[in-house]
Amino acid sequence: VKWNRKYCDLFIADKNGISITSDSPIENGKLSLCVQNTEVLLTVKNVGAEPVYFISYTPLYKLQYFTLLDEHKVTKTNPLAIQAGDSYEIKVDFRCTTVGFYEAALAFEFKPDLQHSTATFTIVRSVEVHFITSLGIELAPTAPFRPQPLLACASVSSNGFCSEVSTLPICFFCFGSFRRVLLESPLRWMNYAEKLKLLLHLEECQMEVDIKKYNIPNNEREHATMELDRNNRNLLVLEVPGVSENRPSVLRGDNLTVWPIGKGYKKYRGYVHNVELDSVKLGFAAELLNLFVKNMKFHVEFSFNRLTLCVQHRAAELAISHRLGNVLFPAAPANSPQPTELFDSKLEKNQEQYEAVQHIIAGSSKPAPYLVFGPPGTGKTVTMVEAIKQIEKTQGSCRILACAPSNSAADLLCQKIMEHMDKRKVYRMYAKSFNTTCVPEELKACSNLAGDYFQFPLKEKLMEYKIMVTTLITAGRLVTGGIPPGHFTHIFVDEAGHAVETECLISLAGLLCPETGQVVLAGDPKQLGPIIRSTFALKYGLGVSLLERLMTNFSVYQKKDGKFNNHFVTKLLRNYRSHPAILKIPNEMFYDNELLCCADEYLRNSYCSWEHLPPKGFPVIFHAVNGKDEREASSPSFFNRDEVEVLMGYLKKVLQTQGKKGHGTISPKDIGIIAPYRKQVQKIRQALCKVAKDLKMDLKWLKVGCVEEFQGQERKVVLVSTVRSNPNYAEMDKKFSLGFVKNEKRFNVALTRAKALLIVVGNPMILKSDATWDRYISCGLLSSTHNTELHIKERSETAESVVQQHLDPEWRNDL
Ligand SMILES: Nc1ncnc2c1ncn2[C@@H]1O[C@H](COP(=O)(O)OP(=O)(O)OP(=O)(O)O)[C@@H](O)[C@H]1O
Repeated sequence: VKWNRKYCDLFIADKNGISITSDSPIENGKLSLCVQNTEVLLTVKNVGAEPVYFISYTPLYKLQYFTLLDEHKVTKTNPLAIQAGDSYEIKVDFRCTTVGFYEAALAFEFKPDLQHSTATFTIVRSVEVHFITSLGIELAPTAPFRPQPLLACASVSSNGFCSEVSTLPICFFCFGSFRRVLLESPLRWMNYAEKLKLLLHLEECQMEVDIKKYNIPNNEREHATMELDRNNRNLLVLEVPGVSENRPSVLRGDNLTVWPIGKGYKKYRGYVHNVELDSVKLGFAAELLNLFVKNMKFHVEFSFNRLTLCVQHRAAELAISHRLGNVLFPAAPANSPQPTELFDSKLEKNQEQYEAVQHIIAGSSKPAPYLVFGPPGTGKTVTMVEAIKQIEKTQGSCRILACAPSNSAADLLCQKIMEHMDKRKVYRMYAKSFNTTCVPEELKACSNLAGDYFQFPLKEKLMEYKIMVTTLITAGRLVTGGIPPGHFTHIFVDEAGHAVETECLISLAGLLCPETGQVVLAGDPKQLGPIIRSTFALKYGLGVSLLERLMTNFSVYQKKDGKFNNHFVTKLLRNYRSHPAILKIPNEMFYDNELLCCADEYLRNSYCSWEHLPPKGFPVIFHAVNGKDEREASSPSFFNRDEVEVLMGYLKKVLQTQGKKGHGTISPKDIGIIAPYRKQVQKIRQALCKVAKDLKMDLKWLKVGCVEEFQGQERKVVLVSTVRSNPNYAEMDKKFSLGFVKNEKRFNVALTRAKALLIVVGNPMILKSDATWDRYISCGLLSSTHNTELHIKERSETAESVVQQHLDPEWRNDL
């Protein structure tokens, strides 16, 4: 039977004087309820003039959580005559323990004439129950979602024009065809700075368009009001819903402009002192504070901080003036290294890691960067860290700069460097905009944290440290601060595949002496790449990291006779992080099964006999939840309360079973929760506060974050929420490179962080529309049928129309 709307309408229509209703409204044949546990009455009413015989009611597919009851116990052999004007009730009882959406499709069959005709007619009703707990109710949308309409010009078009062009710092569009030729030509040393700067301008142009959406007035708000800060009467508090989700992105130290309505056009610049959940605290000139009265109405203009772009422009220019051509476009012979004894003795047993360390110490790739690449958990970071320690030990006059694109990756790098190292030799320098409360305890003493702000020591003081750790952007401060080129003898960049080339350049240009300095880049091009807003900049190459460009374009980094030249590059393939079950699919899908599982057996098996693991020995759970992806207020970010509830259920189980039945103890810092959208991260954090209270535990160091924050990280137990449950949004995810669906790199990073237990919560019906997830889930179904490996905890009911579902039995079998 091929389903179509007309056919469906035919099934749900009341007919021959019989109607089926309920106390709650039924729309298009469907009764929708949001409940904890419930009982629903469906009323069959005869509003015609003749009696009608009720002969049966049948669920159209197997009901798991619904029970149907009626007093007469109607069946074909026990029909019930419903006289004209009479009605009859059927009780639908719903009992369940797992949150999500559940549907029951019921077909009611009637006969107008019991004696003389065999003709029957059917009416279909469906009951959809959103089963939720008190936690889910707490996490409900704070306000209905009201999308912010896009401005007329929401993106820069392919000819590079947009209505905001005149606001660009350099109007490069005037040069039309010349610029197009430049964009379309490959990146070479001859056009290096010029092309990268042009791409950065395109990116900036898109950022300008994006941030203007938030200016007030907009379609949401006609004006803004501010309040005096309770603790500091010199500050004004402006409500900015969404600021904690980076919409708009406002950081401590940024500026925004306000002007009071009806008081002329004088604009006042506000300095951001603090960013709170939904507001920012601003410092203004005394003139505005003197003028300020309660309920004063303002217009607000947001602007993004150009600093990060400026330092990238500068880096592109410095790359030329400091003659980094041989570093960025390498071709060089090799020297032979001498063997050394390592700090981290486990690396000695791994030939590739050991040799990589030797070559880095010997500087055998110089002036070309040394590359360390390979799949997740293969020890790229620890190899880099070992090389740093060896250089520090053996080369008295060395000065090392170790960088990563994000603060979390830079923190991890620093934490690993600090093991076996005199703490006084290491300095972790944070940007002034970083949240001081997020500095890990063990890094506080060796960082620029000074109470509740960051200080910036004099250049001479900074130059005394042997090892400096910063993010790539903050490395720009070292250039600005006048640290001379060549001061750093070695520059290491971890997670280099995640950085835009110009971002990576910040740590090199102006600091590296190309004749003597050694650059080492580590990363995995199959994990997250650079984050680019402008589709135009992406099209012309800004999405390719320096690591990826070097690996793809230069013969020194490519295999010759089936082997890499380990004087220049090392590919690591032994995974020391995860249980083989966790690696199975990513290994097959992204790494041609080359990845070898070498993680410590005791640690990786520590959850293999966990009581909540249905097939023991395979520590991966895919828990199907038929939830709902929702949005609230003006935030375009998604969340899924049903998945949060399921996640919290597992989290409690993990925390409550520790120390029992042979499980070791687990501390919150050994657990990570990953979600693809910021709103879901926020909701999970909100739910964690409740769990912490219930369990009387401090969960502050349990890391919850987007995938980007987990790149490079690992945890003993990882929980992943995929959020998506509506098929219409999946296409949007693909287009804008959001979420997990249709985004292989994000999938790969999220699913390779766990050491001993991975729990994925999601809607398989949606995820299966993506080839990568389909393989992941199908493999699970397949192996669970064979009673091995991946286990699908619970099959979800379909999110599609139930009527569609029961009309096509073959389609249903496919689920
Ligand atoms: N030779 C080794 N022997 C034992 N354990 C190792 C070895 N090399 C690395 N490890 C361990 O493997 C885990 C992963 O290492 P690391 O974080 O350096 O991997 P990575 O390749 O940088 O991962 P990602 O791609 O996720 O950033 C760490 O716990 C590390 O201590």
